Amino acid sequence: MRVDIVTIFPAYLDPLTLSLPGKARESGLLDLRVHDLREWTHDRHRTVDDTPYGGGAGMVMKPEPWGEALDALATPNTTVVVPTPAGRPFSQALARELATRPHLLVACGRYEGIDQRVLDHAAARPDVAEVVEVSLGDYVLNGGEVAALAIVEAVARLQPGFMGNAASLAEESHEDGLLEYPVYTKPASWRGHDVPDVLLSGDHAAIASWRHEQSQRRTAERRPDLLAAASLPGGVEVRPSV
Ligand SMILES: Nc1cc(-c2ccc3ccn(Cc4ccc(CN5CCCC5)cc4)c3c2)n[nH]1
Repeated sequence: MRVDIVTIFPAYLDPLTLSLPGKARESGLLDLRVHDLREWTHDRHRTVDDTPYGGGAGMVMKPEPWGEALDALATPNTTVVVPTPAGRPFSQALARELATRPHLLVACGRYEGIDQRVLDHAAARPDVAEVVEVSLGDYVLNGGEVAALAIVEAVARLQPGFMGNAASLAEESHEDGLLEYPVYTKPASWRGHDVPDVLLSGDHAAIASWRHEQSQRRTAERRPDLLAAASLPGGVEVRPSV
């Protein structure tokens, strides 16, 4: 998979070259490139913003640099991903969908956002398969870079062969629609806190059952909204924790 990220703060995306995505880059699973939007400006001040039509506070990102960035970076099958507070909520399901795409072009806005015509133009381009506006959550950040870090990491780790232990992916939170169970490691007793006996029992069926019950209990307590959607096998009744 190829991912191009366009931003006026390229250094903000440096963390993507460390840890998980870094490994993927070396292994060729992920071809990640970060670009400074100002590459596509031509004035002395490398201007990327201007005052909003209709008035209002702040500035808006000019369409011209974005148009030239698209001309330079779009490939025959590009998905343009645009972080925005007004977008579709990002989720593991959306991450799985984006992970199937051959090329993501992540457009990181700043100021009050990107001129709408950039998104309209992108959607009409024959080389753009889809423009996906994505929200990281119901809060306002200063730009799209933080969302880009999260989106790219969530998508990159779903690439086949990316995670050392593919099995851990299948067990992950939100894969079965429930929150994940608590995890423990050595020592068995720590500052008066003991690891639950079942986890030391070696009884794998009992362990699996305990973990599923813990996931259901946590989901009922913290995310009842997920319970409705979760595919509970056999209609197992969930009792909120007492
Ligand atoms: N999930 C999530 C995503 C973001 C996000 C993503 C991209 C950008 C680009 C610029 N901003 C700052 C920013 C400031 C003020 C407004 C609200 N204005 C009111 C009238 C016009 C706009 C919007 C946007 C972003 C924020 N934030 N949170």
